[in-house]
Parts: sequence; structure tokens; C-alpha cells
Amino acid sequence: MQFTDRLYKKAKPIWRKSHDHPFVQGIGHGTLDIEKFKFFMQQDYLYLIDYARLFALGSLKGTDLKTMSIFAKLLDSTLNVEMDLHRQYASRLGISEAELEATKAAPTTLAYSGYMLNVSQRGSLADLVAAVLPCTWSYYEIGTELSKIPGALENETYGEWVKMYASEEFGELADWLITLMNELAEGKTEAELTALEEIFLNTSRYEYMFWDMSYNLQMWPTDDEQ
Ligand SMILES: Cc1ncc(C[n+]2csc(CCO)c2C)c(N)n1
Repeated sequence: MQFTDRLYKKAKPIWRKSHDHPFVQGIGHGTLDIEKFKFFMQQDYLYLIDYARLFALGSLKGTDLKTMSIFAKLLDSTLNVEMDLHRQYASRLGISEAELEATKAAPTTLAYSGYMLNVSQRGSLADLVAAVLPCTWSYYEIGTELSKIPGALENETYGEWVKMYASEEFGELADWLITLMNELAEGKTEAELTALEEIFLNTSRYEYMFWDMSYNLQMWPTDDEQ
């Protein structure tokens, strides 16, 4: 059994909860309240800025040219493909570029990005990959699952979103990270593998929280945002 099979098995109940979440199902069935999607897009835009930094860090920590260059590709794909989709959605949804850039981070966005950056900055490349893998892998899985819902890919509002995450390009990125995780896990002790598993499970939990935050438009409970 590969290390990622073990990770997948452990995280499955959390991932299932994400797949079944009304936010995710609402995208697939085209029934999601547009205000919730706008909230998600704005928060996800902030999240992706930090995510791009993680990929830059991956390139820095990579010990061979192939790893460095694939992280550079992931960095480019985040900044110029994925964030571009967000910019296009924002403009279609009536969110100006200035408004998008001025978005304030919700607590879950801050916590999730901060956790990944913290783990990756002080840890090894294996820690970084364990932290970013659920995001890339679970989005590909969600995109693929939603693309099978009749009409999901053609939906006027959410079709593009589903199409992007179900795309072959994203599948290849996820596969590459899975292979890299298995290579980096080779020769590690059980205690080291358990530590990587904990990181993977934590970011899987944050993925669920991100859907839930968006569904509930959850900002700070102090109600003091300007
Ligand atoms: C909360 C949240 N989690 C995961 C992704 C998906 N994602 C982030 S980076 C990346 C790989 C290359 O761009 C993918 C698929 C997202 N957008 N938002």
C-alpha cells in the first residue's frame, strides 16, 4: 500500500463530508445562492495568494530541478489560471477588481492559510506536500464527481468552475503531487509518517471548514468589519 492510499483512507470520512456539503452540492446542481458563491470567491482569492507562496516555497525547498520546475508550474497555474478564473467570475458577478483586492480575510481563511504557511516554512518539503495535497487532490475529486451530475458542466453560473477543477490539467497536477508525496515518504519512520498524516488530516478538515464558512458567510463573530 502506498503512503497516499493510507492518507486517502484516513481522510475519506472528512472528504465525504465536504462532497456532501450543501455548498458543494449546490455548485453541482446549480442551486447555490449566488451571495454564498461570491463570498467564497473573494475568500478563495485571498487563500490562493498564500497558496501561490506555498508553491514558491516548494520550488525553494525542492532538491532537484524537476521538482523545482513543477512547483514553478503550480505557482504559475495558481497565479495565472486559477486566480484568473476568480477574476473573471468576480467581474461577471459584479465584484470590481478593487473590491476583490480589498477583501478582508475571514477567520477560517486566515487560520487555514496561516496553518499551511507555518507548517511549510518550519518543516521539510514532505510537510509542505502533506499540507497542500488535500486542496489539489480533493478539488480534482470534487470537480470530477460534480461533472457527472447532468447539466453541471453547462450551468451558466457554476459550469466553468466545475470544468476547471475536473480538467485533465488539474488531474495531472494532483497526480504529480501524489507521486511526490509517496517518494518523500519512502524510508520515513512510523512516527514521521504519523506526523505527515496529521498535517494531511488537518488541511482536509480546513477544506471542509472553508466550504462551511462560505455557506454560512462566516466573518468574525465580533461584527466589527468595516
Ligand atoms: C480552499 C481551496 N482549496 C483548494 C483549492 C484548489 N486549489 C488551490 S491551488 C490548486 C492547484 C493549482 O492551482 C488547487 C487545485 C482552492 N481553490 N481553494
